[in-house]
Amino acid sequence: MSGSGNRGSTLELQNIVKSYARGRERILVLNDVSLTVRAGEFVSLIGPSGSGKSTLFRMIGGVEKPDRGRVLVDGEDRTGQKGLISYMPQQAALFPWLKVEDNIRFALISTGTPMREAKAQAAQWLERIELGHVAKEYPHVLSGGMQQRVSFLRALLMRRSVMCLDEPFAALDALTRADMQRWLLELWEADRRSVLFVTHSIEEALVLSDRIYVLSPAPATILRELVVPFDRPRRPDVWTSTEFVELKQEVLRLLEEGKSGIQ
Ligand SMILES: Nc1ncnc2c1ncn2[C@@H]1O[C@H](COP(=O)(O)OP(=O)(O)OP(=O)(O)O)[C@@H](O)[C@H]1O
Repeated sequence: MSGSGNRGSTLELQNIVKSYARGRERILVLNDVSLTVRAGEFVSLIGPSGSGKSTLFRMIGGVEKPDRGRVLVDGEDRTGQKGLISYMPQQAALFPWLKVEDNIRFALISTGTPMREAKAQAAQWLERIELGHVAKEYPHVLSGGMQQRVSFLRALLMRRSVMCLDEPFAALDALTRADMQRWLLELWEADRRSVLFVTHSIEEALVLSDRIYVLSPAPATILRELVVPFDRPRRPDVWTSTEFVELKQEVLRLLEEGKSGIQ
């Protein structure tokens, strides 16, 4: 079966500034953040806890507006507009009252696939991600890893310009997490959608991404943009190479320097 047929769009964040009121004060959370995800690119955002990554996703998703700055999709100003991205949160957000196959059908129908076709396509996709055997189960019966696979598939099939994945594997154990990374890479490499991926794991960012943005602690600024030079498809043992270890150390150093305010 072919991919979902949409390689995605270019997302640009230009000089995003966001602050919140806390009591009488205003707390600056995002301080002039600019980044780009090109069509078909996998970009990770890595930063300390509380640095403003989820806030940035709310700006991209149009749920909130920045104080300053713009969100562009394929060069058009879409600041404050909803419905541009598909969003996959840390915990799978599936409809608990719908069977797994209906969760997938719902995503297909909501993006215009006719009902009859959606049924067949949902079945095909679930086979492709090796979950055909749980198609008729309700989500709570599935393991955490399985639920995240269904959740990712749903985000993929929403056919939005950009997929934003917010620490999707954080709640999984180390083995399941490594399996999920391999699985995600395989599926993504066949389909090449534009992805913005938030993670706390440097290894995860290096294994998956074309580029990585390192964020400072709040108020967040981009400390560095790194190009990940490994060929695609990524080799499963990519993390054993000297280059990988060196890049990991560089990101660690940046995060450490960010913490102590050295830039
Ligand atoms: N609506 C809001 N009102 C006030 N402060 C907020 C609001 N939303 C976020 N903040 C503050 O902005 C900062 C960044 O929060 P955010 O959740 O974006 O960080 P994060 O990088 O996603 O954190 P984590 O990695 O722990 O999930 C925090 O200090 C938080 O308290």
